[in-house]
Amino acid sequence: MTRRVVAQGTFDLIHPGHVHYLSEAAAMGDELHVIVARRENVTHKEPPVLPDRQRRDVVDALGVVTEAHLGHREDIFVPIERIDPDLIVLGHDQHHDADGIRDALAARGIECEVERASARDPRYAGELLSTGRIVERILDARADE
Ligand SMILES: Cc1cc2nc3c(=O)[nH]c(=O)nc-3n(C[C@H](O)[C@H](O)[C@H](O)COP(=O)(O)O)c2cc1C
Ligand SMILES: Nc1ncnc2c1ncn2[C@@H]1O[C@H](COP(=O)(O)OP(=O)(O)OP(=O)(O)O)[C@@H](O)[C@H]1O
Repeated sequence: MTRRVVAQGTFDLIHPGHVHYLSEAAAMGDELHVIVARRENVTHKEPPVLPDRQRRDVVDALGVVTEAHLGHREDIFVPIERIDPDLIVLGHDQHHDADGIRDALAARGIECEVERASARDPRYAGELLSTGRIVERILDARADE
């Protein structure tokens, strides 16, 4: 039987940290579906620079990704019900609480495991594994010109 895995995030300005997370999630099953957060739902940090569809299309083009889906505007469990995954992999630093998600899945009668991915640290000087820090570096570099 096909084991479907879901990963999710904002994915503005793709970097090797994203590639690490998505590769690890893909290796946990046969199909990797990625839910790309809607701009209006990214409330815990600066909003993404790039539009929803552009972020979805770039993630969708990655070799480890079976399909990227734009998230629902109001209810994050609507895409989950449609994709019907066997496993949801949370990012290493995502603010979502794994037990809270397990409870919400159980309340909706969705049978699905929840695990957390590992972090990937920089491997050489200057490598940036954070969209927020890439934006900061651009702003600093431009301000110095
Ligand atoms: C199980 C799960 C399902 C999600 N589904 C949606 C969704 O349907 N729509 C959406 O806009 N965001 C969705 N999200 C993404 C969250 O909104 C997202 O974690 C956050 O806004 C982006 O933050 P991050 O890039 O720091 O992880 C989902 C997150 C989780 C954990
Ligand atoms: N260095 C990394 N190692 C492993 N996973 C990562 C890394 N960077 C990001 N991710 C994961 O990729 C997913 C999407 O990340 P997100 O779009 O929030 O990017 P980000 O670069 O972490 O953002 P920001 O630094 O602006 O908060 C999240 O689940 C996050 O945990």
